[in-house]
Amino acid sequence: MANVLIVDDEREIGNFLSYLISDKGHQTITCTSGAEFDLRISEQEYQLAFLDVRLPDRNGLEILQNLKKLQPMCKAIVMTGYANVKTAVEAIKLGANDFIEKPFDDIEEIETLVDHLLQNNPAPALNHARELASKMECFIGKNKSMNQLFTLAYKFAQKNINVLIEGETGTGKDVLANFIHQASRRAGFPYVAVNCGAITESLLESELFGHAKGSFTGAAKDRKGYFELAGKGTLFLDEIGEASLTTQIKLLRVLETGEFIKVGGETIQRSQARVIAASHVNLQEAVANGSFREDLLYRLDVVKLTIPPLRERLEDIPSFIDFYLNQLDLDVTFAPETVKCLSQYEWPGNVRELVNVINRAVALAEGETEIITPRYLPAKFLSSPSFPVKDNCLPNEDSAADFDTYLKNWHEVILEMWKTDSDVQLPELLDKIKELETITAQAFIQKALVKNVGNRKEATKDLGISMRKLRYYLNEKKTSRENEAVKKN
Ligand SMILES: Nc1ncnc2c1ncn2[C@@H]1O[C@H](COP(=O)(O)OP(=O)(O)OP(=O)(O)O)[C@@H](O)[C@H]1O
Repeated sequence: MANVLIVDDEREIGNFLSYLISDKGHQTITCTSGAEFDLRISEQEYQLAFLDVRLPDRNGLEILQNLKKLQPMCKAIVMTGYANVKTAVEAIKLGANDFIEKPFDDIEEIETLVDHLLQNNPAPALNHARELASKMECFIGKNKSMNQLFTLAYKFAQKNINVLIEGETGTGKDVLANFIHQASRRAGFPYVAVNCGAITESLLESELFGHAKGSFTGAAKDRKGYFELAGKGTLFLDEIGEASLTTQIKLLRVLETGEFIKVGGETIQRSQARVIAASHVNLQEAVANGSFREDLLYRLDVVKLTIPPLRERLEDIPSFIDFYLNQLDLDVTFAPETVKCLSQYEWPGNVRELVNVINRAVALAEGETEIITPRYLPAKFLSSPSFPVKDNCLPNEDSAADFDTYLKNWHEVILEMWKTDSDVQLPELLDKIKELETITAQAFIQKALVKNVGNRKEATKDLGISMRKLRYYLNEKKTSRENEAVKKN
C-alpha cells in the first residue's frame, strides 16, 4: 500500500482521484492549497503525488520543487489544462515523472501510470517511446535530458499541437520530428521534411504552397506544394529561421487559419498538416533582432523541445557506437581506447559528426582489422588531450574495465581466426598481435602514471623502460627513424 498525495483546488478532481486510487488499495490524502500541502508533506512519507499546476495561493511548479526537495523519492504527476501545456515541459524538467491533462479523458491511462510509477518503473510513455524508437532505428540512450525529451515528445505527439524543436546543427532535429510523426495518429500519412535554409527565397514560397500554371517563367503546369503533399500528415520545416519575412507572413496565415493560396493561384486551399518547425538559431533572439516574427514564433512554440548538444551527453557515446554498428550490421568493434577518445571530444557537429567519424573509421579499417583502434580516427583525435595519454589526462577508474573488454574482444577475434576453416592471413594476425602489444603497454603505462601521479620518470623506473620507449608507446614519437631507434633501445 502506498501513500498518495493529491493537491488540487477543484474538490471534484481531488475526490475523483482519491476514489480511483483508494480503489487500488492505496491511502490518499487530498489538499486544496499550497498552505495545506506544507502541512501534509511534513506529516508522512508519500510515494506518489498528483499536483495541479494552478492553485489559488501558489504556483504548482513551486510545490513540485518543494516536494522534490523534501521527499526526493516521491514520484510526481502534474495536472495541466490544455491552455497551459507549456507548463508540462517545465514540470518534467523540474523532475515530474509525467503529466496528465484536465479534463481527464482516459482513466485507464491514469491507472496504468499510477501502477507503473508505484512499481518504480519509468513512466509508460518512456517505455513506449523506447519501443517506437527501436523500430525506427532512433537512438534515445540513458542521458536524463534525452529521456525526458523523448518522453515529452511521445506524449505531445498524440496531441494536435505544433512543436518547435531547437538544437545545434546535427543534434537530430529531423530524427526527432520524424519520431513525433511516427508516434502520432498521423503516422499513416506523409511525413514531409523541407529545409527552408536550403531553398532560395524566391523558390521557397512556391515549394511550400505550390504554384499555378503560368504564375512565373518556367511554371509550365500546376504544381503541389509541401503543405498539400503533407496532406493529413506532418510538415517538418527545418531551419525555419531562414525563411524570409514575406514567407513568414504566409506561414503565419496557414498556422492561424489553416488556409493558403498557391503562388499565382486564386482558390483558397486548406491545410490539415501538423507543423513541426526546427531551428539551430535561438528564435527568441531572432525575434529580438528583428529577423523573425514574434507572432509566428508564438504560433510555432506551443511546445518547445530542446535537444541537448552531444557534448552534454557524452556518457551515451559508447552505446551510440554499438547502436550504429549494429545498424550497419558489420562485424567490427571499437577498441576501448577508441571509444574513450570519442567520449572525450567536444563534437561541434554533434551526432552527424560522430556518425561521419564512425563511417570513416569503419571504411579505413575494412579489410585490415575488425577492432578499430584510435589510429583509424581523424588526426584531431590523436592530438586531443585524451589521446595519447598526457600527464594532465590521467586514466580514470574505467580504464581497467576498458582494458579488460579489449582483452576479451581480442581473445575472441584470435580464437575466431583459429577456429575458422577458411585461410587466415598471417600478416593480419601478426598485426593484431602488434596492436595487443601497443595497447597492453599503454594500459600498464597509464597504470604506472596513475600510481606516480603523472610523474613519467618514476613511471619509467617502475616499468623498467626508457623515457623514449614510454613516449613511443604513447605515440609521441613522430618519425619512423625515431621509432626504429626506440624499438632497438
Ligand atoms: N537520436 C538519433 N538516433 C539515430 N541517429 C541520430 C539521432 N540523432 C541524430 N542522428 C543522426 O545524426 C545525423 C544528423 O541528424 P539530423 O539531420 O536529424 O540533425 P539536425 O539537427 O536536423 O541537423 P541540421 O541542424 O543540420 O538540420 C543523421 O545521420 C542522423 O541519423
